[in-house]
Amino acid sequence: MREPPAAALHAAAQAGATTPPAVEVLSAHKTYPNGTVALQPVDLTVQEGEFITLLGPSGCGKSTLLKMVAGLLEPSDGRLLLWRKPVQQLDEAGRRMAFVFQSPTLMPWASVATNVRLPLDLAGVPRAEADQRVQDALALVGLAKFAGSLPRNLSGGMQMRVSIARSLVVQPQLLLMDEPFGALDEITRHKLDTELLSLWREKKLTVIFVTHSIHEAVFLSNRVVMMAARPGRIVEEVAIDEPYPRTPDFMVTPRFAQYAKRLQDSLLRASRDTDEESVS
Ligand SMILES: Nc1ncnc2c1ncn2[C@@H]1O[C@H](COP(=O)(O)OP(=O)(O)OP(=O)(O)O)[C@@H](O)[C@H]1O
Repeated sequence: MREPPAAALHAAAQAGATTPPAVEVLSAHKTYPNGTVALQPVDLTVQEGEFITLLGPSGCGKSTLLKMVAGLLEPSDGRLLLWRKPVQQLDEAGRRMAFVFQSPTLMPWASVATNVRLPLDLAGVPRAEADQRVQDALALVGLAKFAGSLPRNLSGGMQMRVSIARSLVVQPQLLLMDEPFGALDEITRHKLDTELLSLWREKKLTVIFVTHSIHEAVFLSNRVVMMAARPGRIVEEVAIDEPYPRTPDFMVTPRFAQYAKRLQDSLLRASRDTDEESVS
């Protein structure tokens, strides 16, 4: 049973009735050429300025959904709208989005600044403007002093910050993040979660974030979208009705524990549904 997305309604009310949703997924589904039904028809609306998390067992279609929103994958049927326009019809400028993958995928031979400048070079942005934007993005992720460094001389967390700077340099309004901190240790991950929340608030971004971590989902999100697998589908939405800024103190409150328990139960149900589907 899906709950009314209270946080979405709240965000919409704050944004004003005239602001279109940032993302609308309308009965979109995906069957891969090999016949795998990765997603049943899915409906999802993300309001401008929302931070939502996709959570669910492995193979439930989180990445598939995110890539369809990004326009990197075509749905088999259904529609994906960004600010009310079909994603496939939007040019680079119209998309105003950036995608952050789990691996930072940096060019090892190039400096941090050159890595971050790459999307601007590809878009033909004049060098002076590009350099300024690179400097601003590196400052935002706390790496201003490392512009000339090579990726191999940075820690995993710093490399991920470079990847985030490279996504911010295009000045996105929508940030799509596929398990960006999944490979990092717990402390670094939490530090980056906190920094991401600051960026989200400062830049008024809309974020769709994929994770396997219940704690990360509760800490970050306005709303958690729970998915189940075989076939992938949305089974529940849980609003995390807690104020921001959220500090580490939030993680030791009874409220946090209640949200985590609720999501854990939901995830267990989603995993059980998945197992039952796969043996039927
Ligand atoms: N290119 C592809 N061709 C065929 N099947 C695919 C392809 N990509 C993904 N799948 C399948 O589609 C289903 C959904 O995959 P997807 O990667 O979207 O799930 P996920 O929830 O992101 O998984 P995980 O949590 O393990 O990253 C899985 O059964 C997967 O094996």
